Amino acid sequence: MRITVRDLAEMKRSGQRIAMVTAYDYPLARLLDEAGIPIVLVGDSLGMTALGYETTLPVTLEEMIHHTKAVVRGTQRAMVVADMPFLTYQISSEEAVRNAGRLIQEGGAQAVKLEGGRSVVDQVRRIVAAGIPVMGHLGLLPQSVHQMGGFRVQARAREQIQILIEDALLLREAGIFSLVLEGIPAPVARAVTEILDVPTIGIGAGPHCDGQVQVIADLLHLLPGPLPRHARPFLEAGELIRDALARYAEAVQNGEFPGTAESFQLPKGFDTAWLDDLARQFAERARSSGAG
Ligand SMILES: Nc1nc(=O)c2c([nH]1)NC[C@@H]1CN(c3ccc(C(=O)N[C@@H](CCC(=O)O)C(=O)O)cc3)CN21
Ligand SMILES: CC(C)C(=O)C(=O)O
Ligand SMILES: [Mg+2]
Repeated sequence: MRITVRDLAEMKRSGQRIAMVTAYDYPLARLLDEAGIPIVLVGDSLGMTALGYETTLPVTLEEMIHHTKAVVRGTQRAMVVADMPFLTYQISSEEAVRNAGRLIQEGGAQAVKLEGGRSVVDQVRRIVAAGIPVMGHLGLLPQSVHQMGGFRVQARAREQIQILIEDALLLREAGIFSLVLEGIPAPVARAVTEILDVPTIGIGAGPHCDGQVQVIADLLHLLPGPLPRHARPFLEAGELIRDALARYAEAVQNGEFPGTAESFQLPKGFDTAWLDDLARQFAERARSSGAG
């Protein structure tokens, strides 16, 4: 049985912190599941970390479904949450329910996540009414990157803080089972965490949230270049992988790979002289036809 929304509520109640990590494919989903990560998020960050776009905006519902299927196949225990991509829930509640439903029905996710507060509460209510658990997402909203003028910390002034707390309560009234808080000051996240009766999951939101979420490429430092300030590399996988691949290239170049252990032999007693003779005949034929 997978982790359920009820298990997560119980974790908040008993003060057990919740670790969530993104995954976009089968091998990393398996590793996260085996490591005991209770929530795996198929984030639309896949656009930036797996597909090479500069923002999350180009990611489509079809792409999210495709990657969600792989992550679901790689997990047994974790709850799989799928991000609703840009433009799949903003237009109408009808579209929002249909698209959330596809992530559940075709993708196999157990819940969906979408960005925003008051502007999406009607959609949240309708998706929840269809029986689909919804995770909210407030603060730094990557799908609004152009409006925010970049990936900037939010809710630093009184008016913004008040709006964020109101939005958190509106989302909760609409039925969210959990809330991602991204890129906000730690004391603001602490206040929301105290006010809400469902788990908050922070990223760049300080240590007082009920859980934390990180992007897998940041946790493992897979991509070159600086990490966002909120991230900590728990492994230098990029370096390790680059070094391993350079050793492979070197081993191929100097003829050391493949060795005997990685090669296959003919059955014992096979007449190898026959094969040598066959090769000689074909080589001769190729020469005389002018193809060699
Ligand atoms: N690799 C990766 N990690 C993430 O956490 C992440 C993604 N991609 N893509 C989707 C969103 C976008 N996010 C981001 C991306 C960049 C910053 C960043 O560069 N922040 C600045 C601070 C901004 C400020 O000054 O307010 C930094 O220096 O870390 C933050 C969040 C979070 N998500
Ligand atoms: C950063 C997390 C919360 C996310 O939405 C994503 O990975 O897309
Ligand atoms: Mg996202």
